[in-house]
Amino acid sequence: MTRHHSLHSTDPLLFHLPPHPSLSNPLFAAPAAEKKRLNVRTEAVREVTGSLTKAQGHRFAIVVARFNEIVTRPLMNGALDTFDKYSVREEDIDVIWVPGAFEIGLAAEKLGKSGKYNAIICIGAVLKHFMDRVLLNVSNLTFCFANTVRGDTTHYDAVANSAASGVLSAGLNSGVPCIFGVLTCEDMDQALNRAGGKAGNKGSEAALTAGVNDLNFVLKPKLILPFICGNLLESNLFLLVFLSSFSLSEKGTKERKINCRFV
Ligand SMILES: Nc1c(NC[C@H](O)[C@H](O)[C@H](O)CO)[nH]c(=O)[nH]c1=O
Ligand SMILES: CC(=O)[C@@H](O)COP(=O)(O)O
Repeated sequence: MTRHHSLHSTDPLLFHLPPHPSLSNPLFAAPAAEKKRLNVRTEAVREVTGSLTKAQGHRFAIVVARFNEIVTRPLMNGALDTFDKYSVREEDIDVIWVPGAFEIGLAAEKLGKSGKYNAIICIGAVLKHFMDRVLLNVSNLTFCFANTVRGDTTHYDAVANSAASGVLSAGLNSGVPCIFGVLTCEDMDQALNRAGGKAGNKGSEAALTAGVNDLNFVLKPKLILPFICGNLLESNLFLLVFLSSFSLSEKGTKERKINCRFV
Protein backbone atom coordinates (compact mmCIF):
# COMPACT_ATOMS: atom_id res chain seq x y z
CA MET A 1 0.00 0.00 0.00
CA THR A 2 1.29 3.42 -0.86
CA ARG A 3 0.83 6.26 1.57
CA HIS A 4 2.51 9.63 1.47
CA HIS A 5 2.81 11.33 4.76
CA SER A 6 5.41 12.83 7.02
CA LEU A 7 7.92 11.03 9.20
CA HIS A 8 6.00 12.18 12.24
CA SER A 9 2.83 10.40 11.30
CA THR A 10 1.40 8.32 14.06
CA ASP A 11 0.29 5.78 11.52
CA PRO A 12 3.44 4.83 9.68
CA LEU A 13 2.88 2.10 7.19
CA LEU A 14 5.12 0.36 4.72
CA PHE A 15 8.28 2.18 3.92
CA HIS A 16 7.88 3.65 0.51
CA LEU A 17 9.59 6.06 -1.84
CA PRO A 18 7.33 7.41 -4.56
CA PRO A 19 8.57 6.85 -8.08
CA HIS A 20 10.94 9.44 -9.34
CA PRO A 21 9.05 12.23 -11.08
CA SER A 22 8.77 12.06 -14.80
CA LEU A 23 10.27 14.90 -16.74
CA SER A 24 7.15 14.85 -18.88
CA ASN A 25 5.31 16.43 -15.97
CA PRO A 26 5.15 20.15 -16.91
CA LEU A 27 5.08 21.21 -13.25
CA PHE A 28 8.27 19.34 -12.55
CA ALA A 29 9.92 20.95 -15.53
CA ALA A 30 8.84 24.43 -14.45
CA PRO A 31 11.54 26.73 -13.07
CA ALA A 32 11.81 26.85 -9.25
CA ALA A 33 10.68 30.49 -9.12
CA GLU A 34 7.55 29.65 -11.08
CA LYS A 35 6.76 26.75 -8.76
CA LYS A 36 7.20 29.01 -5.76
CA ARG A 37 4.88 31.60 -7.34
CA LEU A 38 2.25 28.95 -8.00
CA ASN A 39 2.75 27.68 -4.45
CA VAL A 40 2.76 24.06 -5.57
CA ARG A 41 4.71 21.10 -4.39
CA THR A 42 5.59 18.86 -7.24
CA GLU A 43 6.52 15.22 -7.31
CA ALA A 44 10.13 16.35 -7.15
CA VAL A 45 9.71 16.31 -3.39
CA ARG A 46 10.24 12.76 -2.28
CA GLU A 47 8.42 11.79 0.84
CA VAL A 48 9.68 9.02 3.04
CA THR A 49 7.19 7.00 4.97
CA GLY A 50 7.94 4.56 7.72
CA SER A 51 6.91 1.14 8.78
CA LEU A 52 7.09 0.06 12.35
CA THR A 53 6.34 -3.45 11.23
CA LYS A 54 9.96 -3.40 10.06
CA ALA A 55 11.06 -2.87 13.65
CA GLN A 56 10.52 -6.56 14.27
CA GLY A 57 13.86 -8.14 15.11
CA HIS A 58 15.45 -4.79 15.86
CA ARG A 59 16.80 -4.08 19.32
CA PHE A 60 15.99 -1.15 21.54
CA ALA A 61 17.24 0.08 24.91
CA ILE A 62 15.20 2.23 27.25
CA VAL A 63 17.23 4.35 29.66
CA VAL A 64 14.94 5.45 32.45
CA ALA A 65 15.60 7.72 35.42
CA ARG A 66 14.58 6.49 38.86
CA PHE A 67 14.06 10.08 40.04
CA ASN A 68 10.32 10.89 39.97
CA GLU A 69 9.62 7.23 39.31
CA ILE A 70 5.91 7.86 39.80
CA VAL A 71 6.14 9.60 36.42
CA THR A 72 8.97 7.73 34.70
CA ARG A 73 7.55 4.24 35.26
CA PRO A 74 4.28 4.95 33.39
CA LEU A 75 6.37 6.61 30.66
CA MET A 76 8.47 3.46 30.40
CA ASN A 77 5.34 1.30 30.33
CA GLY A 78 3.96 3.52 27.56
CA ALA A 79 7.11 2.85 25.53
CA LEU A 80 6.88 -0.89 26.19
CA ASP A 81 3.20 -0.94 25.20
CA THR A 82 4.01 0.78 21.92
CA PHE A 83 6.80 -1.64 21.13
CA ASP A 84 4.43 -4.46 21.95
CA LYS A 85 1.83 -2.97 19.62
CA TYR A 86 4.32 -2.97 16.79
CA SER A 87 5.49 -6.50 17.46
CA VAL A 88 8.91 -5.68 18.86
CA ARG A 89 9.80 -8.75 20.89
CA GLU A 90 10.33 -8.31 24.62
CA GLU A 91 13.67 -10.08 24.42
CA ASP A 92 14.79 -7.36 22.01
CA ILE A 93 14.27 -4.62 24.60
CA ASP A 94 16.57 -3.82 27.53
CA VAL A 95 15.55 -1.39 30.26
CA ILE A 96 18.39 0.36 32.05
CA TRP A 97 17.66 2.34 35.21
CA VAL A 98 19.82 5.31 36.12
CA PRO A 99 19.54 7.49 39.23
CA GLY A 100 18.30 10.69 37.60
CA ALA A 101 17.84 12.53 34.32
CA PHE A 102 21.35 13.95 34.65
CA GLU A 103 22.81 10.45 34.22
CA ILE A 104 20.74 9.51 31.16
CA GLY A 105 23.19 10.89 28.57
CA LEU A 106 26.12 8.87 29.84
CA ALA A 107 24.12 5.66 29.86
CA ALA A 108 22.62 6.33 26.41
CA GLU A 109 26.00 7.02 24.87
CA LYS A 110 27.54 3.84 26.26
CA LEU A 111 24.59 1.80 25.02
CA GLY A 112 24.63 3.49 21.62
CA LYS A 113 28.34 2.84 21.20
CA SER A 114 27.89 -0.81 22.14
CA GLY A 115 26.45 -1.30 18.65
CA LYS A 116 23.79 -3.59 20.02
CA TYR A 117 20.78 -1.35 19.59
CA ASN A 118 18.95 0.28 16.72
CA ALA A 119 17.74 3.13 18.93
CA ILE A 120 17.87 4.25 22.56
CA ILE A 121 14.81 5.73 24.25
CA CYS A 122 15.67 8.14 27.05
CA ILE A 123 13.04 8.65 29.73
CA GLY A 124 13.04 11.02 32.67
CA ALA A 125 10.98 13.64 34.46
CA VAL A 126 12.49 16.93 35.59
CA LEU A 127 10.10 19.04 37.66
CA LYS A 128 10.48 22.70 38.55
CA HIS A 129 8.04 22.44 41.44
CA PHE A 130 8.37 19.25 43.39
CA MET A 131 6.38 17.59 46.14
CA ASP A 132 7.64 18.22 49.61
CA ARG A 133 6.36 16.78 52.84
CA VAL A 134 5.37 19.08 55.61
CA LEU A 135 5.13 17.52 59.03
CA LEU A 136 2.88 19.25 61.50
CA ASN A 137 2.87 18.29 65.14
CA VAL A 138 -0.30 18.99 67.09
CA SER A 139 -0.18 17.69 70.64
CA ASN A 140 0.99 14.12 70.24
CA LEU A 141 -0.29 13.75 66.70
CA THR A 142 1.85 14.24 63.62
CA PHE A 143 0.12 15.30 60.41
CA CYS A 144 1.81 14.90 57.08
CA PHE A 145 0.93 17.17 54.17
CA ALA A 146 2.21 16.96 50.63
CA ASN A 147 3.18 20.41 49.50
CA THR A 148 4.33 21.59 46.11
CA VAL A 149 7.37 23.80 46.36
CA ARG A 150 9.62 25.55 43.89
CA GLY A 151 13.29 24.75 44.39
CA ASP A 152 15.24 27.69 45.77
CA THR A 153 18.08 27.24 43.33
CA THR A 154 18.52 26.78 39.57
CA HIS A 155 18.87 23.02 40.04
CA TYR A 156 15.90 22.37 37.74
CA ASP A 157 17.44 24.25 34.81
CA ALA A 158 20.78 22.54 35.25
CA VAL A 159 19.27 19.05 35.30
CA ALA A 160 16.81 19.73 32.46
CA ASN A 161 19.44 21.29 30.19
CA SER A 162 22.03 18.65 31.01
CA ALA A 163 19.56 15.88 30.26
CA ALA A 164 18.73 17.43 26.90
CA SER A 165 22.33 18.06 25.84
CA GLY A 166 23.38 14.67 27.25
CA VAL A 167 20.85 12.84 25.11
CA LEU A 168 21.75 14.94 22.07
CA SER A 169 25.48 14.23 22.53
CA ALA A 170 24.78 10.55 23.03
CA GLY A 171 23.05 10.38 19.67
CA LEU A 172 25.66 12.45 17.87
CA ASN A 173 28.63 10.63 19.40
CA SER A 174 27.27 7.12 18.96
CA GLY A 175 25.49 7.59 15.65
CA VAL A 176 22.52 5.73 17.10
CA PRO A 177 19.19 7.58 17.43
CA CYS A 178 18.76 8.61 21.07
CA ILE A 179 15.17 9.71 21.55
CA PHE A 180 14.42 12.50 24.01
CA GLY A 181 11.60 11.26 26.18
CA VAL A 182 12.53 13.41 29.17
CA LEU A 183 9.70 15.54 30.51
CA THR A 184 10.67 19.02 31.66
CA CYS A 185 7.62 20.20 33.57
CA GLU A 186 6.47 22.98 35.85
CA ASP A 187 4.90 20.54 38.27
CA MET A 188 3.70 17.02 38.94
CA ASP A 189 0.29 17.74 37.41
CA GLN A 190 1.85 18.57 34.03
CA ALA A 191 4.10 15.54 34.30
CA LEU A 192 1.36 13.02 35.11
CA ASN A 193 -0.76 14.42 32.29
CA ARG A 194 2.06 13.51 29.92
CA ALA A 195 2.64 10.10 31.46
CA GLY A 196 -0.67 8.53 30.45
CA GLY A 197 -2.99 11.37 31.48
CA LYS A 198 -4.80 14.06 29.52
CA ALA A 199 -1.84 14.88 27.29
CA GLY A 200 -1.11 11.29 26.28
CA ASN A 201 1.99 9.31 27.02
CA LYS A 202 5.30 10.81 25.92
CA GLY A 203 7.09 7.50 26.54
CA SER A 204 4.82 5.90 24.01
CA GLU A 205 5.55 8.71 21.54
CA ALA A 206 9.27 8.29 22.14
CA ALA A 207 9.05 4.59 21.26
CA LEU A 208 7.17 5.46 18.09
CA THR A 209 9.83 7.99 17.16
CA ALA A 210 12.50 5.37 17.82
CA GLY A 211 10.78 2.99 15.45
CA VAL A 212 10.54 5.59 12.70
CA ASN A 213 14.13 6.71 13.21
CA ASP A 214 15.16 3.11 13.12
CA LEU A 215 13.92 2.96 9.55
CA ASN A 216 17.02 4.85 8.49
CA PHE A 217 18.70 1.51 8.83
CA VAL A 218 16.11 -0.01 6.54
CA LEU A 219 16.21 2.72 3.93
CA LYS A 220 19.79 2.30 2.81
CA PRO A 221 19.69 -1.19 1.34
CA LYS A 222 16.36 -0.52 -0.32
CA LEU A 223 17.75 2.45 -2.16
CA ILE A 224 20.67 0.63 -3.68
CA LEU A 225 19.71 -3.00 -3.88
CA PRO A 226 16.75 -4.87 -5.27
CA PHE A 227 13.83 -5.36 -2.95
CA ILE A 228 14.66 -8.92 -2.02
CA CYS A 229 18.24 -8.07 -1.02
CA GLY A 230 16.93 -5.13 0.95
CA ASN A 231 14.65 -7.37 2.91
CA LEU A 232 17.46 -9.78 3.63
CA LEU A 233 19.66 -6.99 4.92
CA GLU A 234 16.86 -5.64 7.01
CA SER A 235 16.68 -8.76 9.11
CA ASN A 236 19.66 -7.62 11.13
CA LEU A 237 20.91 -10.21 13.50
CA PHE A 238 22.10 -8.56 16.62
CA LEU A 239 23.99 -10.37 19.31
CA LEU A 240 22.13 -10.91 22.50
CA VAL A 241 23.29 -8.58 25.21
CA PHE A 242 24.63 -10.37 28.21
CA LEU A 243 23.58 -8.44 31.22
CA SER A 244 25.19 -9.21 34.50
CA SER A 245 22.31 -8.33 36.76
CA PHE A 246 18.80 -7.99 35.52
CA SER A 247 15.39 -8.64 36.88
CA LEU A 248 12.09 -9.27 35.18
CA SER A 249 9.53 -6.51 34.94
CA GLU A 250 5.80 -7.14 34.75
CA LYS A 251 6.15 -7.44 30.99
CA GLY A 252 9.10 -9.82 31.05
CA THR A 253 11.47 -7.23 29.62
CA LYS A 254 14.94 -7.37 31.08
CA GLU A 255 15.60 -4.52 33.44
CA ARG A 256 19.02 -3.67 34.62
CA LYS A 257 19.81 -1.49 37.55
CA ILE A 258 23.03 0.41 37.24
CA ASN A 259 24.59 3.39 38.83
CA CYS A 260 26.48 4.77 35.88
CA ARG A 261 28.90 1.88 35.81
CA PHE A 262 29.11 0.15 32.50
CA VAL A 263 30.98 -2.76 31.13
N1 LIG B 1 15.72 17.26 40.27
C1 LIG B 1 15.66 16.21 39.43
C2 LIG B 1 16.72 15.30 39.32
N2 LIG B 1 17.83 15.47 40.05
C3 LIG B 1 18.83 14.46 40.21
C4 LIG B 1 19.84 14.46 39.06
O1 LIG B 1 19.27 13.95 37.89
C5 LIG B 1 21.05 13.61 39.41
O2 LIG B 1 20.64 12.27 39.59
C6 LIG B 1 21.79 14.05 40.63
O3 LIG B 1 22.10 15.40 40.55
C7 LIG B 1 23.10 13.24 40.80
O4 LIG B 1 23.94 13.42 39.68
N3 LIG B 1 16.63 14.24 38.47
C8 LIG B 1 15.50 14.05 37.72
O5 LIG B 1 15.44 13.07 36.95
N4 LIG B 1 14.45 14.92 37.83
C9 LIG B 1 14.50 16.01 38.67
O6 LIG B 1 13.52 16.77 38.73
C1 LIG C 1 14.73 18.07 43.52
C2 LIG C 1 15.09 19.46 43.35
O1 LIG C 1 14.90 20.01 42.31
C3 LIG C 1 15.61 20.16 44.55
O2 LIG C 1 16.52 19.38 45.24
C4 LIG C 1 16.19 21.51 44.27
O3 LIG C 1 15.88 22.30 45.34
P1 LIG C 1 16.76 23.57 45.71
O4 LIG C 1 16.87 24.41 44.50
O5 LIG C 1 15.98 24.26 46.81
O6 LIG C 1 18.09 23.05 46.15
